[in-house]
Amino acid sequence: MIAIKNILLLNNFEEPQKCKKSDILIENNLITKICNAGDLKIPEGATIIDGTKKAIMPGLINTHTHIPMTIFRGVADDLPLMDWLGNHIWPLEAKLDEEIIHAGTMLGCMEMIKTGTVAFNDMYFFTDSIIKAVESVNMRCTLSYGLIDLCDEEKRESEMNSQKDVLNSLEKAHNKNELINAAVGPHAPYTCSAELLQHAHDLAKEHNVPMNIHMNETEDEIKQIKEKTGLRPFEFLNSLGVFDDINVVAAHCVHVSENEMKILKDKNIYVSHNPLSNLKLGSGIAPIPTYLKNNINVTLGTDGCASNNNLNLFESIKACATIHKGVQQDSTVVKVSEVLNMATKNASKALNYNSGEIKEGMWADLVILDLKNPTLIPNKNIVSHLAYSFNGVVETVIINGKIVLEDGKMTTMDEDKVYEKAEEAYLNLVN
Ligand SMILES: C[C@H]1O[C@@H](n2cnc3c(O)ncnc32)[C@H](O)[C@@H]1O
Ligand SMILES: [Zn+2]
Repeated sequence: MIAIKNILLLNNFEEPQKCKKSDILIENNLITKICNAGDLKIPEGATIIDGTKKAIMPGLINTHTHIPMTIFRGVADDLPLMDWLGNHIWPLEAKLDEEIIHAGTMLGCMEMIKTGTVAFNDMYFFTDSIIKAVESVNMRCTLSYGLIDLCDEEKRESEMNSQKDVLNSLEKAHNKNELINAAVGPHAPYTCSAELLQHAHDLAKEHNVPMNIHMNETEDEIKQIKEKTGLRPFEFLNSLGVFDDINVVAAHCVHVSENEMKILKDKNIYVSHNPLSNLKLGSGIAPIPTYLKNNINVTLGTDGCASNNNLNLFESIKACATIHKGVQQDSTVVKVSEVLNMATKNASKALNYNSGEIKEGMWADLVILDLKNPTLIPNKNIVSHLAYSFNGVVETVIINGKIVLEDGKMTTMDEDKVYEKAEEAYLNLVN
């Protein structure tokens, strides 16, 4: 049980003036009571957190990551997507092993938690090793295996077998630990055959899990799919039934036609906007104001550490809140509340979570900020600071009712050991 006393509750991004000092009770993994500051009767045995000069917000949810890629930080800068992937990243990924993946995941979880992220939606390889790391950290995640067959029949068969094993592992892990959730992850229309995409869809539907896929990241890939099928990527996948009756998290969606926009809306697809990765790889800028105008669900992601190069979602929040104003030459588009909702409650909906807001009955996935932080002063307009000025350094993080970061220190890992293992893993990868 955790009782948080006298804390500024950032639970209303639309009406920040209504955010007020409150007491909060957490029992097991849930927020069970929220009341005016001073009104909470503290149950015996509760861990008490004094919230004076502190604020509490819903933990951030990163809807597009490749978490073990923290080990790739800085290895292939300043390249366009296809060159970056084909000539640099994939050759290195051929050298991955369980230890590198474990080390990268531990480092990624630490970075995310220390910058206020409580959950992430991932696509990668060596899923068992990721599960092992995430379980030890006590972080919430939705994991998918990145399916790629490059239209090769033999590869397709082996990918389908791997996918079956991974889903089994994930379901077993979920039964043991509710923080681990499964998804299916066909990598992209340009790396998956129609058969593999349909197979992934059928599995997602059968197992009632989301699909995680890269869509319309660059003009080049769209041209490729158009030449092959006569259709744009969203049109092609829609014709295959890939978006039917499942939750789809489509990463990037940078270049989308009007007809594709209609598919996004009709099929209730969740966009994972990754502004910093799109800028760094020179892919373009997604039409977020148009998505918002059309009531398309937008969430936020960082992408992996070879294209961002960090996992600090507050940086993506600021990028999202500013870039589109510049592109449109209109400072009224993408408002603070809209972008903060993308990183919290919209993401929660996309992944079928019970978090992203601070309400009684919701999961206790919460972040406490020390208001004695230069980027949060003056201590007025804190909700605005979250979008425009905060450096992302958080004080305490609670995931599923458990304190995983306390006064800036991880409680679930030996930080020095994680740094050491990550350095070792990097050398094994590049040498
Ligand atoms: C899972 C695979 O996805 C690769 N990847 C990482 N970032 C991107 C991106 O922005 N677009 C396409 N593919 C990406 C990763 O290296 C794995 O191979
Ligand atoms: Zn990606």
